[in-house]
Amino acid sequence: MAFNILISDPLSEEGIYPLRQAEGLNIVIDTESTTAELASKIGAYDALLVRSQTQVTREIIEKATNLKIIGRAGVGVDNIDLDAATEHGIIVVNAPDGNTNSAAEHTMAMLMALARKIPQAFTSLKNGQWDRKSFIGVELKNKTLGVVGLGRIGAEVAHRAKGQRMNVIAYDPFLTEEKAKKMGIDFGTVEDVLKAADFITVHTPLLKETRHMINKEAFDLMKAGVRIINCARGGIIDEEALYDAIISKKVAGAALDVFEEEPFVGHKLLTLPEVIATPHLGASTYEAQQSVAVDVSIDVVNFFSGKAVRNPVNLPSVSNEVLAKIAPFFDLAEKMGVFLSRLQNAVIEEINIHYAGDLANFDVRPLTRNTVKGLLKRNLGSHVNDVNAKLLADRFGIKVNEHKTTTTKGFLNLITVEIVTEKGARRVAGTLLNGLGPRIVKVDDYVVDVVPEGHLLFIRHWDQPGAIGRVGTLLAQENVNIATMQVGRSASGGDAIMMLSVDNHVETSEVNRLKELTDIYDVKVIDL
Ligand SMILES: NC(=O)C1=CN([C@@H]2O[C@H](COP(=O)(O)OP(=O)(O)OC[C@H]3O[C@@H](n4cnc5c(N)ncnc54)[C@H](O)[C@@H]3O)[C@@H](O)[C@H]2O)C=CC1
Ligand SMILES: O=C(O)C(=O)COP(=O)(O)O
Repeated sequence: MAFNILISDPLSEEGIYPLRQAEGLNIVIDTESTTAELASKIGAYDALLVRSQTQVTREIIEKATNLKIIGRAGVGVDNIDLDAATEHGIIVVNAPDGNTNSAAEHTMAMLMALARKIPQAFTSLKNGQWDRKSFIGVELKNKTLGVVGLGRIGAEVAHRAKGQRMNVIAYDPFLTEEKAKKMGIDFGTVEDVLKAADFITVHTPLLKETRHMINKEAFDLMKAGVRIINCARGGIIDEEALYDAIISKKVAGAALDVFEEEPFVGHKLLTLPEVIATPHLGASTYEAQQSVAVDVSIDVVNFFSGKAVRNPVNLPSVSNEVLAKIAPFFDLAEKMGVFLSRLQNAVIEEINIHYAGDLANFDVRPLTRNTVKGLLKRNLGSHVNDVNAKLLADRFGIKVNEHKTTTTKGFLNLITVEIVTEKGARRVAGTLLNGLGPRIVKVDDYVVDVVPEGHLLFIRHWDQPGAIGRVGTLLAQENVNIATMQVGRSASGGDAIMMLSVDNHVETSEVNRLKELTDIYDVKVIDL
């Protein structure tokens, strides 16, 4: 099968080598289209690869009827409508590590250029002036650098700043005092950082919580003469408030690589001599571009060859070690979901998934999603996939609960899925038998041993002589061949089940005839 890949921002040609090498991928490079043009052609593509320039809006995603994956050759995904992608079951992958070093180096370059007014001095010299008075700078040594957002890039910047003999104070919601101590930096609240710093550099993503986090109130807390660096995202700093803070001399200078609206041309901030700027060049090195393009290309190839992607953005990422452990259960988890959805017609209110045994030691969220996908497939068909299964369950008001216990009776691992409906709860349990593959081992309270594949019939009846024979005879009359059959009962003469695997799909008319048989009160067809 062939897949069409559109690359809509400039990507390193060496970096997309994994795509060129893979079979069945048609690659189209079109970096000139406007958003409207992209919307008109996106329907033809299975994958879209971008950097920060292409705006992957909801409008584009709604037109992207064949799109399965969006690859962001870089870190920030604020140019992609993630909610819309998730709703449409489109996986988004990025390249979280490939440009860390380049972005950190660019931040240091901006910090030093800002401190020593290098761009301003260079421009003056280019204009024929030998002016040594106007460009007196400040030293970094013994100054305090405030880092807001100590993730990959923020941490690299902090290390480098210490090399410049700066004191570093950082705030990050995931930074602990112990971790800060180990890094040889100070730890504080955002306010502590803003108050203490001579230079402030932001390295958070652009999120609802970080939009304009450096605003008028934040500038008011800062030392007079503070210098600001933004090599993360435009919008983290309120540009109007920054302009005012420079005019009022509260801020002595700003170095900006990113802007609220890009391209950033003709803006009043660029008229201020205190402002130096680059046109979003943090990741623009040969090394970073090659690295991020390789990373997303490998994930796109992985995706189309049915392998797990390494850097999903709208799915929890799982380490290779965990993946190796849980991947064998993917199919079983989904099939148990399908199985249960066929067992019960009532509206599902709650899904409880119990992981028992060794599996309980691992991140099993991908298995939970597969189970939910299996359960919702009956009504939603191919609209539900790994990416949107949980979201759709939430939207339908279905609670999904994971339970874990490391102890299990008899099995090394056991997954039990329970659905709670207005008509009561139904349960199915499954495992992987060493060397024998997946098995369903329990349906409600009945112990069974069923290979979850092909065509199954689940029949409930009263435990009376002749019931099993009547089913066998009728299926024979209908030319339905029984491959395996198991029976179970609660008590002699009480509730009982038959679990049959048959060679072909059982038609509704045949099910109706089975239901008319004496002592048979429920028949469910389960095609796995
Ligand atoms: N200028 C450029 O060309 C480049 C810009 N970037 C941008 O740099 C930013 C950071 O990238 P990475 O370090 O790779 O990401 P990361 O995910 O490793 O780090 C982001 C950090 O921000 C922290 N954070 C989130 N909300 C926060 C808040 N309210 N206050 C303080 N910290 C908060 C997170 O806990 C995390 O530690 C992203 O916005 C990315 O788009 C990345 C590469 C190149
Ligand atoms: O990786 C990021 O978040 C960046 O901002 C880099 O953007 P770019 O790929 O250079 O357009």
